Order: sequence, then C-alpha cells, then structure tokens
Amino acid sequence: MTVTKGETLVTEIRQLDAKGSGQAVVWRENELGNPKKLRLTIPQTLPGEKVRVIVDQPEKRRRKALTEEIIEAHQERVAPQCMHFELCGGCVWQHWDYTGQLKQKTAHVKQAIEAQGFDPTLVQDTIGMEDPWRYRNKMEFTFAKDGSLGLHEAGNFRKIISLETCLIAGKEMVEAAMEVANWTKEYQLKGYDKDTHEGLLRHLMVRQSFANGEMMLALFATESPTGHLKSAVNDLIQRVGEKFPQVKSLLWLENTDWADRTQSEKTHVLAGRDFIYDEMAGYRYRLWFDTFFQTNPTQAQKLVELALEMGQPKKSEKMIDLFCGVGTFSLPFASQVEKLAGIEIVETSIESAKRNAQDNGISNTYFLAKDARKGIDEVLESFGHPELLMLDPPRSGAGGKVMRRIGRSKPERIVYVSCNPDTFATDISELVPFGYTLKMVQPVDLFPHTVHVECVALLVRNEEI
Ligand SMILES: C[S@@+](CC[C@H](N)C(=O)[O-])C[C@H]1O[C@@H](n2cnc3c(N)ncnc32)[C@H](O)[C@@H]1O
Repeated sequence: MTVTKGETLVTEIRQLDAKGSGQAVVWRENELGNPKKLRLTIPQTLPGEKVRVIVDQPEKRRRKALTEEIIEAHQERVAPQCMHFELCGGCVWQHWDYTGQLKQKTAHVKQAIEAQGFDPTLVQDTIGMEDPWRYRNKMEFTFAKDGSLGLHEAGNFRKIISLETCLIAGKEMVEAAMEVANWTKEYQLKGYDKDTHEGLLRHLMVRQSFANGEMMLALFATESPTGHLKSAVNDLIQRVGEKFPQVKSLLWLENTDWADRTQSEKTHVLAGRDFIYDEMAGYRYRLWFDTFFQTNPTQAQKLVELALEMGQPKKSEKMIDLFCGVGTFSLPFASQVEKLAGIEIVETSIESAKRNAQDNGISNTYFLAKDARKGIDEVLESFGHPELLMLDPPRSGAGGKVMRRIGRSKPERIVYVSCNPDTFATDISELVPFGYTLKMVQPVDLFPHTVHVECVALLVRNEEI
C-alpha cells in the first residue's frame, strides 16, 4: 500500500517540485488490489534522471527518498562546488549547470503566466550572472547548542552545519564570520537551545556593501554584553578592529524572544555606528541591521535599470512606488518624474527612505508608512491619479484587493517587479478587466543555485477603456 523506510527503489525523475527537488512516482496496490500512485520527493536530482533511491521519510506528506546511485544522469548535471552542498539547505541546484538553471527559471515564468491565460512568448530569456558565485551581501548564520556557528541543515531547523565556507556569500563576510566562530570557541560560549530556551548566542548577521566594502557584524544574544561577558566582548572588539577594519558597525543585539528570528529588544553598539552605508544605481543608502535591502546588488542594479527602461518615467508625471522599502527604486525614479509617493508597511524602512532621499538631494518624494491597500487610497486622495505605478511586493504577492485598487487608480503604465512568478501571474490577471495588457516579462536571476527567480514586467492600459 505504501513505501517503507529503508526500501530501495529504482525510479525516474518526472519533474521538479516548487522547492527544486525531483519528483518520481511509484505504484502500489490499495486494499482493493487496485494500483495506487505514490509520489516520492528526491532532492538533488534532475528531470529525466534514472536513480536508485532509499526511502527515508515515508510518513511525510511529500514522501522523501535519498539518492543512492544516479544510474542515468541528466546531461546538465555537474559536480557541486561547495563542500556543504549535501546537507546545507541554501543552494539546492549546485548539481545543475548554470545555463540549465537559467533555462528552468525561464520555463517556470512561462508556465506561471500561461496558466493565467497570458502569452508565454512575452517572457524573455532569464538574465544570469557572469560569475554566479559570492553574490550575497547579507548572511544570517546560526549558533548550535555547543556554540559552533553555521547554517541550517536542509529540512531540519534544529541541526546546524558547522561553517567552513559558503560560496554564495562575499568572501570577506565568511572570513569575518569564521573569526567570530573562533572567538566563540576560545571563550567556550554556549549557543541557544531552541528547546530549553537556554544558552547565550543565537545568530550572527553579516552584511557588506559591495560598493564601498563597509561591513556590519551583528551578534544576537540572550544577555547583555556586560558583567561576566565583558572581557570576552572586549577581546572581540579588539580582534575585529585589527583584522577587519572594514567593519564599520559591530553590534550586540539582545533577543530573549522565543521566536527564532533576528530581532532585537536592545541594541548595543560595540564599535562604530549602528548602520552601514551602501550604494545602488548611483544612490547612497543607510542600512540598519533590520533594513530590507536587495541581497544580490549586481543583479538588483539590473532590475532597477530594467524597471526604468520599461517604465519610461517623464518629468511631467506623478508616480506611486508600492512596497517601496528603503527606496531602492523610488530614488532613481524620483529624479525622472515630477513627484513620487512611496508606500511601505515597515515604519523604519519609511524613515530610512525619507533619510535616503534627503541624503541624495531628492526633494520630490512623499513616503507613507501604511499597508499597501490603505496607502493607495490615501495617496490617491492627496496626490491624484498617477501616470506611472510600480510595485515590488513580497513573495506572497500583492493580492486581489491591492491589484484591483491599482486597476481603479488607472495608471497608464505599471511596472511589476516580482520575486515569485506564481503570485505575480495571479496578481496581473486581476488587471485584465481594467483594460491592461501585458507587454513584456524579463526574468532576472538574483539567486543562482536556488529555485528563486525575479521578474520585471510592463503592463499598459488600453486608451479606449
Ligand atoms: C520585495 S521587498 C521590496 C522592497 C523595495 N522595493 C526594494 O527593492 O528594496 C517588499 C517590501 O514590501 C513590504 N511590505 C510587505 N507587506 C506589505 C504591505 N501589506 N503593505 C506595504 N508594504 C508591505 C516589505 O516590508 C518589503 O519592504
């Protein structure tokens, strides 16, 4: 009736699931003796591959099996470069040649929009990276109970793989993280236990500007860096200062909350400032530890350029930037329109967006800390109908209510930047009854070796409606 743990099977990978794992089908008889289809999820495999697998987790909804042998390999299979690939949940597609990954991303976007009735030929080939390694400017590492520092094991949030390298993070960022890991070991500091809620160190966040080199190291801990921790902390400050002069912000963030998030109840600046400077598309930004900023700056710059090219902003026009964050798109657009209103739910991001506009000498922006839905209504009242609107929602998409408000606000052109082709396709289908036509979709790879793909799309309103 079902598969059993430890059972060995030979099967063929039919397709990939949304998390990038291979899917295969095995047939078993049910109680009535009729054949029943069972789906197996097999990570680190590729479509068409013939594999011998061992069933690992038959009880899971996505019954999991592990590969014992690749009997017939996909022609685009390559040897993964990172030593942590087998266990780490970070890069699920390192075993796939980069051009193969890009083709798959384009196919995913095409399927998503076709499923909503749009023409898939509007989707261009995915723009990849020249060098798809060391692209991330921000990493969050986790401390294990014994104090070692690393990354979560795939599918197991309680297991930490001790960090020796990470090939998608900036090199200096990994070196700085290793220094903190050595320091923790020397002082025998304990990591936080998620079950007993005991222990000191929880996470290490490292972010670095690839434009100017400035780095932030932020330690999340359950106690303040005083008392019995004072001498260890002083030593950390000294070593970081000597070995990593590019660290312009060394932070100790108290977090006693049970939720496993990088949040802070109290911030202690151990050295430098509480933010770093970064740059994007010629504009300067201040980034605090909790500021959202694009994590692949090389490709994000291309997103900004594409959005400008598709949006064709004009000096006589009003524009709304919905889900504007700290203003990554708002500032480049603002300098080309009459005025721009940015809407974003996180207040600190809006504070930052205002300051970023000021720092960059931009005075025609109006930033509003509001939920997108309410924000549009408020902006329309004070600002009137925009000629141009851009939106860059989170992975969950903007949702029907926001999209219909956008439709009713009648911008001539809409530029949609998306990090999820499926929610993007559903969202834009809401614009069709308002007379919008999809003109072009350009996928951009911001996350090589993962399943994620970003898109920039243009929709134009038909004149006669
Ligand atoms: C993908 S980020 C884009 C940010 C910005 N465009 C950028 O590139 O830096 C999505 C943003 O939407 C914001 N957000 C999430 N839900 C929201 C909501 N309901 N209303 C307004 N903003 C929201 C998040 O805080 C986040 O800053």
